[in-house]
This record gives sequence, structure tokens and C-alpha cells, in this order.
Amino acid sequence: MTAPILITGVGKRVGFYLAKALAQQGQKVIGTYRSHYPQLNELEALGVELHACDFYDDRQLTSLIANLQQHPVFKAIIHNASDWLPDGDPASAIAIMDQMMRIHVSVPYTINLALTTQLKAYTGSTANIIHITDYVVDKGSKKHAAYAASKAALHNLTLSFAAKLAPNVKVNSIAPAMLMFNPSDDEQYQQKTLKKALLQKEGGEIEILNAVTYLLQSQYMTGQVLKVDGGRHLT
Ligand SMILES: NC(=O)C1=CN([C@@H]2O[C@H](COP(=O)(O)OP(=O)(O)OC[C@H]3O[C@@H](n4cnc5c(N)ncnc54)[C@H](OP(=O)(O)O)[C@@H]3O)[C@@H](O)[C@H]2O)C=CC1
Ligand SMILES: Nc1nc2c(c(=O)[nH]1)N=C([C@H](O)[C@@H](O)CO)CN2
Repeated sequence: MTAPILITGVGKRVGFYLAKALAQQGQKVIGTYRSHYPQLNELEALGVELHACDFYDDRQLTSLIANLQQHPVFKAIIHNASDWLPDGDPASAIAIMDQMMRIHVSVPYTINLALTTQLKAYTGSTANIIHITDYVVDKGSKKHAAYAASKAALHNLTLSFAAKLAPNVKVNSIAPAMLMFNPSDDEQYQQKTLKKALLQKEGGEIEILNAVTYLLQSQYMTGQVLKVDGGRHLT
């Protein structure tokens, strides 16, 4: 059996798409999820090992890590799990920032440290850590400032872990812009948002799969970022 790839947040959208595509390619996938969606049964049918874990719950995170450390080796870790919380009122500022830093920084940091031995045990080529950040790392966000700050901190972890784990493990970020709208996004919001980029369309989950595929096969890229942003940085 091939060394597994751990993906966080596989219950829906990008995480689900990545887990399904990699499993269909014959890759052993271990996925974490918070909410149980019926489509998780598809992943189980493909042999994906699923672990329920709400990363906001210390006990569940500790239990997840103990389970993951039973595996002797990991080929890659893809930190996809994320909460896109808007800034709230001043009274909730500390809570929102704590939540954003927890899911986007503390959890990836903890899991990376806990599985360093398993990543270094990978002998296929180099192991990989992939942090999925966001184009707002370079620009900030008027309405999601805490989210953007936490994604910027996540990219900083890319720089630190790339230096810390070389040459056995490569560490890179993928920074998307408009991948896919949410069901609650109305037509007016969608049209306004699409106009913000040079390539005025949703990139789709496939763009993340393409970027992940490149990073997994590359033998000479670490501490870097793939900006899958439709030219948003030029508008
Ligand atoms: N969609 C887009 O256009 C863009 C996405 N990105 C980034 O790409 C990645 C994938 O995006 P997308 O698929 O849209 O993300 P979603 O917000 O749709 O899904 C995120 C996943 O993370 C899980 N998650 C959230 N909070 C927790 C938690 N506390 N514990 C465990 N799991 C949790 C969610 O579970 P649950 O279903 O239970 O909430 C969900 O499965 C994310 O990192 C995102 O920030 C960046 C730029 C643009
Ligand atoms: N965890 C999530 N992060 C982000 C999402 C999302 O749905 N979940 N969506 C976006 C937007 O598409 C933004 O890029 C454009 O308005 C950003 N991050």
C-alpha cells in the first residue's frame, strides 16, 4: 500500500474533490472531516480512511493526532480545512481572531510537528506539506481581516517549515483567489467578484488539484507559493 496523503476538511468542495481525485488515482488518502455529508460515503467506498475531528475541540484534536501517529509514514499533508469568517463587532474581535488563528495556524503547526517523523520516513522521493492559503495574504481584506491575517501566518509557517524540514520534506503554499462561490452568494455578489480579476471566472477545484499534482512531483520547489488567482493581483 502506498504511503498515505493526509487531507484536512474533506467533507465538501475543494477538500472532497482532492480526496476523491487522489483516491481514484490509486493514492492512499486519509481525510479529516467535521460535518458528516452523505458524499463522504463515496470517499469511504474509494478506500479513504476518514477521521471525524472538530479542530476547535482540544480533545478531538489530541485523539486525531494519536490516531495519525499510528501510521509509520506519510507522503504528504494538505492543510485545506478552513473557516471563512467575516470580521464581527469589536466585542467578538478576540474570539474571531482566536478562531481564525486556531484553524489556519495552530492546527497546521501542531499536525506538522506531530507527523514530522512520519514525513521524514517517506522514501519515495521527498515528502510534502501543502498549506492552502489565499490571495489575500498579499493584500489583506477589508471585511475578513482576521481571516486574511491568519492565512498570512499560515504562509509564514510555509517559510519556517521549509527551512526546518529540508531536504527530506518540501513545504509550499497554494494561494487561490476565486475558486468557487458558496450557495449563499447571490448573482450580484458573483458578478461583482468575478470582475475583480483579469480572468473573470471561477477557477474551480481542478485548479487546486493541478497545483497539488505539480507540487507532489516537483523535486526542486520549497518555501514557495503557487498563486492560482486569475490575475487578481493585477487589478
Ligand atoms: N472557495 C474559494 O473560492 C477559495 C478558497 N480558498 C481556500 O481553499 C480551501 C478550500 O476552500 P473551500 O473548499 O471553499 O472551503 P470550505 O469553507 O467550503 O470548506 C472548508 C472545509 O474545512 C472544514 N472546517 C472548517 N472548520 C473546521 C473545524 N473547526 N474543524 C474541522 N474542519 C473544519 C469544513 O467543515 P464543515 O463542512 O463542517 O464546515 C469544510 O469541510 C480553504 O483553505 C480556503 O480558505 C482560498 C481562496 C478562495
Ligand atoms: N474556507 C473558505 N475560504 C474562502 C472561501 C470559502 O468559501 N471558504 N471563499 C473565498 C472567496 O471565494 C473569495 O476568494 C472571493 O470572494 C475566500 N476564502
